[in-house]
Amino acid sequence: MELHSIIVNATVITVDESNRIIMDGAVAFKNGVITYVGATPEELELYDEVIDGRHRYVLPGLINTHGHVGMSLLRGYADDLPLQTWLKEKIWPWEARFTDEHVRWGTGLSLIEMIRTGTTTFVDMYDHNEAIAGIVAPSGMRAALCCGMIGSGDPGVQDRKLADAVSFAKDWHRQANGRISVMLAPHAPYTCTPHFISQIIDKAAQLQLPVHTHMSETNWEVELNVQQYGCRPVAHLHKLGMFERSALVAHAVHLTEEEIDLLAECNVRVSHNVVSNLKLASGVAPVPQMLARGISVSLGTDSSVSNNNLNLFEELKLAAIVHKGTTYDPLAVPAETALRMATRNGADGVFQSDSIGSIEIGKQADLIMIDAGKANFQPAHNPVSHVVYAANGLDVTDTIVAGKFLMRKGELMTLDEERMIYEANRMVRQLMNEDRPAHSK
Ligand SMILES: CSC[C@H]1O[C@@H](n2cnc3c(O)ncnc32)[C@H](O)[C@@H]1O
Ligand SMILES: [Zn+2]
Repeated sequence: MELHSIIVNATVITVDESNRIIMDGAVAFKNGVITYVGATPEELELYDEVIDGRHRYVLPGLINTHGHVGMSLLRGYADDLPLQTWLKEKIWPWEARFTDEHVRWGTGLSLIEMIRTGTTTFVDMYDHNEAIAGIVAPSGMRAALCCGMIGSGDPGVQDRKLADAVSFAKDWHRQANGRISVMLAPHAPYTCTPHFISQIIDKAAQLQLPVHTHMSETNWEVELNVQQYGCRPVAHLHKLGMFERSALVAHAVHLTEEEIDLLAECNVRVSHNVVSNLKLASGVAPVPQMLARGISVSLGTDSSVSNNNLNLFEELKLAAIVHKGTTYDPLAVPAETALRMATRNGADGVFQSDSIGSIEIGKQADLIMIDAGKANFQPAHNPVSHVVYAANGLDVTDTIVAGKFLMRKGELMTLDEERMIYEANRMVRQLMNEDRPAHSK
């Protein structure tokens, strides 16, 4: 039986139906689940542990709905390039050499960054998923992991990749006390044959798993899809049955009005990766239009090679401001909406909206605490404004998943930061000292 804990005298930002802010508020949790949200009670004897929340904002943990945690070893290695050159000339040649060990330590770096900046749940698409799950489980984070499947040639390779993804799903779906779930993920319409995508979708239906993919990220992709298949990526994936599954698509930058209608009709979730899309010069997704049609748009960082960090507070601010700039409408994405995208909509994106994404009784105790006493939060006019426009992620003091502290008062509780940094740098030295792949010489 775990402690019954309560955070008291905090500013609680619930992001529930009524978007309540409770001044001098409290949140209690036991066995990983929230048991109380409201004013700080006078009687605290009921609780085993009373946590001082003075000068703290308490929020639901942030949810990062698209990334590639194993890629952190390549941070800073490939900047200022468009997506296709970036992938083909820089990223894929190195990834081809990655072993489980490289991915394990790259993942370690990523998890530390996310925990330190208040992310409690993330969606990831990569290779070497056993190594990823093997470190996510003890880290205490919540994750939806996908084996990213690329298959445009040899059917034998496609069969092997799908078999590996299915075996990973069988081993890891709903594991680590339910913190790890699995989705099936064709990488993108331009890297998978239609037949392979159909096979993946059929398998997802059979195993009752959601699907995840990159979609309509660049103009190049849309034009290629039209040339190859006579339709744009949205129609292509729709015809292949992808949207009959629970589907989360990353990017959705290049969309027509009709495509937005179709995504809304099919209840497709969208992960908005604003920093990555800007850095790779892919464009700006039509987020206000998607939100207006009721699409659940959440936030993703993509990898720390196209971002170049995993600090979701940067996405939060940029998602709130970039669309004001492109539409000349200051209400295009209001602060409350951006916060909802980073929390409740994120919970939709990982298909767990009943259990995470807000601070409500019965939901998982996935919480973060922010030091509201810092200069950048003064004066205290509006906590939501401060979290969206003034926070920088490094103000997070505590990160809690399922009632367990992964970071407490700035100290990491589950991962050895020094070791992760050492091992990640050792991996990179080892990779770079071997012969470089032909493309990157
Ligand atoms: C096969 S595992 C996933 C695969 O995706 C690559 N990737 C990383 N960022 C992006 C992006 O923005 N668009 C498309 N593909 C991306 C990553 O390098 C892995 O190879
Ligand atoms: Zn991606």
